[in-house]
Amino acid sequence: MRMLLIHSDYLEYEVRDKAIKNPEPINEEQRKGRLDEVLAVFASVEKVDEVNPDEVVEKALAEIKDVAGQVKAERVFVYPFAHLSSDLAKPDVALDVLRKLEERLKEEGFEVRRAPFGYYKAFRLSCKGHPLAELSRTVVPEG
Ligand SMILES: Nc1ncnc2c1ncn2[C@@H]1O[C@H](COS(=O)(=O)NC(=O)[C@@H](N)CO)[C@@H](O)[C@H]1O
Repeated sequence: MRMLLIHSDYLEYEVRDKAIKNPEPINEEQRKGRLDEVLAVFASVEKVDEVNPDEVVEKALAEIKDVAGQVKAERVFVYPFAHLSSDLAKPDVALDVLRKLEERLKEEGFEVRRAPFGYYKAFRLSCKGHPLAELSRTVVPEG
């Protein structure tokens, strides 16, 4: 999984059209979302992650906790993003990984939102611009 982590004043999104045949079912309130003072995590789940999705969730969780601790972020926005990798996992595996990551982050005490999966979305982001505000991490399962 490849992640782009942006420490932000806010991240807000609004769902537009479907981007895949069967996007994640969403209700009306999930069509828009916003978090302030947030660590935005743009995540591309990769084909290699299909070997052991649970392991890659735990590794991604560890990286996010590390960065959140450094920038003192208590909120995390998990944002499905298919543009950080040229070797994407298939949508059902990717959605499962991102749902599990969201749940594990909540278990660790973060306030978490996850943007809907499989849709084109408009989004606005305000990066804080400090030295640790823009980071990337790549995690892969050992096997
Ligand atoms: N492996 C993945 N990791 C993260 N998000 C994904 C992944 N696969 C699909 N998505 C989700 O599905 C949306 C569309 O994915 S996409 O690869 O860009 N596009 C498509 O799959 C179709 N447009 C056919 O190419 C992404 O915006 C994201 O919300």
